[in-house]
This record gives sequence, structure tokens and C-alpha cells, in this order.
Amino acid sequence: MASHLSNKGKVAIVGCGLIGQAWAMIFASAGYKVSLYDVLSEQIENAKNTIQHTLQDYHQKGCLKGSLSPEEQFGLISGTPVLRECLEDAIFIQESVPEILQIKHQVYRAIDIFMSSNTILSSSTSSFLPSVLSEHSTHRSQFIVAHPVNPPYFIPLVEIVPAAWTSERVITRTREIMTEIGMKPVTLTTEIRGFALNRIQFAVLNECYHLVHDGVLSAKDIDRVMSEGLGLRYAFLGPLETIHLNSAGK
Ligand SMILES: NC(=O)c1ccc[n+]([C@@H]2O[C@H](COP(=O)([O-])OP(=O)(O)OC[C@H]3O[C@@H](n4cnc5c(N)ncnc54)[C@H](O)[C@@H]3O)[C@@H](O)[C@H]2O)c1
Ligand SMILES: O=C(O)[C@@H](O)[C@@H](O)[C@H](O)[C@@H](O)CO
Repeated sequence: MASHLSNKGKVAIVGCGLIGQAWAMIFASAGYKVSLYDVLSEQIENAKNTIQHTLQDYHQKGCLKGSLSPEEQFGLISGTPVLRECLEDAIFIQESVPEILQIKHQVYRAIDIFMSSNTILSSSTSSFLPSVLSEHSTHRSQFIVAHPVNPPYFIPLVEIVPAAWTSERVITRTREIMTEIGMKPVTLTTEIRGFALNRIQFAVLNECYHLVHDGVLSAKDIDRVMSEGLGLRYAFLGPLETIHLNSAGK
């Protein structure tokens, strides 16, 4: 393995299901050492096997991220059923356990014991406010949300959401790391329910449901409004840029 990879630092992935595996591949593609932990030890092996095959598959399909070979990227990924080992020397922890508050709080209590004063603890949560997640954490100034969009390997947006007590260093450093690994971060200035993507996504869905419910459009044609219309436009111009550039009054 290329020696320059060794100074990239280590990332800990806590919870290696769908999203944790995606994060592991993304961090490894940028040359980070990645350690996987899961409460189910068999899930760690499952995740490693899935990642190994997925990296090869992406390489063969020409969509592998980064400049390292699939073998080099997989060589950066290890796993352990011992949380302390997973977290040891990690500069960044990406928690990806189920969206169940009790489980997240239980995991943070355990992580609190082992994380250093410099480590960033980031949650993949889709909906919980960072203040609700971290209010009882010892290292709560080091806690932040980095919410990915499924599938994270191919959709680069990540929503960075701080709690009121998240330090500026953590906010800035998290955005730097996300950019460095090829994600496209947005940073919310304050926590808000649903963050940004899901607020917008569900506002659109709400109108879609109304139009179908009222018999104005079929479900298929509703989807076409997005896939053959707005979606094409929003794939390269955001809604505000679009309306700004549109002719006055249209
Ligand atoms: N699936 C999505 O579309 C999506 C998108 C964005 C964000 N998220 C968020 O990512 C997080 C993970 O979602 P997912 O879809 O990967 O779930 P998942 O069920 O695929 O994976 C969760 C993993 O966590 C493990 N786990 C359970 N309890 C644990 C514990 N106490 N300690 C360590 N590991 C534990 C499970 O064994 C499993 O492997 C959730 O917060 C979810 O809201 C999901
Ligand atoms: O579409 C997405 O990826 C996001 O909306 C997700 O974060 C979404 O919140 C669901 O997976 C909820 O778990």
C-alpha cells in the first residue's frame, strides 16, 4: 500500500449497515484508514465482504471514487467488535446506527468514554436534532450531524448541522473533511427539524400527494413533472438560481 496513505488519519464508523458501509467506502476512496464497528460482530464481516465486492464492481463499471485501486481502498478498511479499538486514534467518528434515539444515546454514552478531546463525533441521523442527540454527552462541543443522502456514494450532498454548543472548530473541520472526501456539504447555521433536504423533499411530496389525491394528475405524470422537468433543471441549477435567472415576472 502506498506509504503516503498512512498519514491520512483514521476514521471510525460505528454501525456498518447501509449508510455506514457507504461512508467507509467514501473515506477509504480519499485515503483514510477506516475502522468498522457494529454491535453485531457478524455484521462487521458482512459489511467487509459487501464493501470488497462493491469496490471491485464499481471499479469494473468505471465509477470507483478516488485514485487508489479497489484493493488499496479495501486494504484501508478494517473491522473490530471492540468499540474501544474502533475509536482508538480516530480523528473522526461517523455514527450510523439505527434511527432510534435510545440506541443513539446508548452508543454516545459508550463513545464518550473512549473518544479524545480532539475527535469529532458526527451522526448520520436523518431527523434527530443534534442538541437532542448530544445534550448529555461529555464531549458535546465535539458533536455534529453530517446527514448524507441515500445513496451517499453517488449523491454527494451532506447536511452539516451543529447544535448550539458545537464548537466552530468542529463545524469548520467537518466541512473541510467532507469536502476533502468528495462530498458537497452545506452548513446549516442552526438546527431545524428536518434539516434542509427533507424539509424541501417533503414539501414537494406534500404537493404531489395533493395533486394526485385531487385527481389533477396521475402518480406517473407527477413523477414525470420532476424527472422530465424540474429535476432536469435542478440537476444543474438550484431553485433560487433558476428563478433569479428566469425572465422578470415569469
Ligand atoms: N437509509 C437511508 O436512506 C439513510 C439516509 C441518510 C441517513 N440515514 C441515517 O443513517 C443511520 C443508519 O441508517 P442505515 O439505513 O444505515 O441503517 P441500517 O439498519 O442499515 O444500519 C444500522 C447498523 O447499526 C447497527 N447497530 C444497531 N445497534 C447498534 C449499536 N448499539 N452499536 C453499534 N451498531 C449498532 C446494526 O447492526 C446495523 O448494522 C440512521 O440514523 C439513518 O436515519 C439513513
Ligand atoms: O432521501 C434521503 O436520503 C433522505 O431523505 C433520508 O435521510 C431520509 O430521511 C430517509 O432515509 C429517512 O430515514
